[in-house]
Amino acid sequence: MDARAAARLRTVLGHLGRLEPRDVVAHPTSGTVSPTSFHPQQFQFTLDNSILSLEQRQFYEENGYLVIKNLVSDEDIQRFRDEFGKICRKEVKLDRLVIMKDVSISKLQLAPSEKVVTKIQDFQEDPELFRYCTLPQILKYVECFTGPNIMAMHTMLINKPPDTGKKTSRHPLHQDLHYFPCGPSNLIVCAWTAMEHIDRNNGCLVVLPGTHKGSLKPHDYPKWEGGVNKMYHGIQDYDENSARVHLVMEKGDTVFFHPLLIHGSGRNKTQGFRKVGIPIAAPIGKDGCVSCSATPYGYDGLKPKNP
Ligand SMILES: CC(C)CC(=O)SCCNC(=O)CCNC(=O)[C@H](O)C(C)(C)COP(=O)(O)OP(=O)(O)OC[C@H]1O[C@@H](n2cnc3c(N)ncnc32)[C@H](O)[C@@H]1OP(=O)(O)O
Ligand SMILES: Nc1ncnc2c1ncn2[C@@H]1O[C@H](COP(=O)(O)OP(=O)(O)OP(=O)(O)O)[C@@H](O)[C@H]1O
Ligand SMILES: O=C(O)CCC(=O)C(=O)O
Ligand SMILES: [Fe+2]
Ligand SMILES: [Mg+2]
Repeated sequence: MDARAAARLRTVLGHLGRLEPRDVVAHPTSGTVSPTSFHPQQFQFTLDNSILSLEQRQFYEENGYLVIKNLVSDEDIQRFRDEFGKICRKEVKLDRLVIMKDVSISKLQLAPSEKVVTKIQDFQEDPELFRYCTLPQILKYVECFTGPNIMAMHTMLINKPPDTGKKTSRHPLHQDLHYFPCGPSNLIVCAWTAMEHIDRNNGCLVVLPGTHKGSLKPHDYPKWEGGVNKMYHGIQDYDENSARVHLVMEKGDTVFFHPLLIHGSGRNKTQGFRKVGIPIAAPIGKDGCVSCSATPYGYDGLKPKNP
């Protein structure tokens, strides 16, 4: 990791490490209640509100993820694609944005275009892309896990390239909490929105259902022959026999998942660039995590704070 990225991670760990469960107990007038006050034994990973059906809650509790169909409109997705194109062509420049290229082409001097950018991270300063994190229908579901005071602690748009044959387009199986070892983990959620049809051919999300109930495992670079992208750490000793579920999704479908859920994605065997948008959301304490709002990772105010 370069010094800038390391500093950012330290910052987020410093600030978010201070959040404690008592900070995220929602105000009684909000319609949500504290995770411990209603069905403590029954529901550990979802909060009480009227948005999720009982079946949806039970599914997330058991499996650690939940797919909501058709959540983001084609029009919004087109706007995000257009803005991503402008960033790749350097028509829009953002100071804190991280632009990543696939390791198999990172040393080549290629003209700026969508075909050389594998992912962008920290797009919170781009109003058009950050609109994704503020979409009411996204926040509505995020709130079921974080409670009402929400901040985006990380943002990404992934443009998984066609695999060059070295399998470097794979994302090894990992837990997101490895990158953000802060808590309480049950109140953090990742949203992953398919920006087109995604299946095993173009490298869909692969999950190991139920692994959110386990602990944070040691991660390291996989020992893969073709090379591994910077910071793409994987779990070394996961159970090879555990069921892997490939999530086939349509454009606009969004999967919400727990930061301990083991997941990854396979190589992209098509010639297209498979696109998804991701924010990782966390609760913000009732006293605010004021300094977070000044850091690249901490963006609060997605919903009005309760007093
Ligand atoms: C849950 C979720 C959050 C999971 C995550 O993704 S957390 C990851 C958090 N993200 C990060 O920490 C971003 C890390 N990013 C970085 O380290 C850098 O900014 C890069 C994206 C690699 C780009 O570096 P930058 O300095 O702008 O560009 P350069 O082209 O000069 O590259 C510097 C050295 O890095 C190498 N590099 C670039 N791209 C990759 C790659 N994909 N995989 C492996 N190595 C790579 C590049 O070859 C160069 O190496 P040297 O020539 O110095 O030996
Ligand atoms: N042999 C392996 N060892 C470790 N991780 C693997 C292995 N094979 C796949 N994975 C990981 O499992 C996840 C899903 O892989 P998956 O098998 O779907 O894709 P793939 O092997 O790239 O392509 P294919 O669809 O041809 O199997 C990815 O995170 C991938 O990195
Ligand atoms: O879309 C993918 O390839 C998975 C991305 C992911 O899990 C991550 O960046 O943490
Ligand atoms: Fe991840
Ligand atoms: Mg495979």
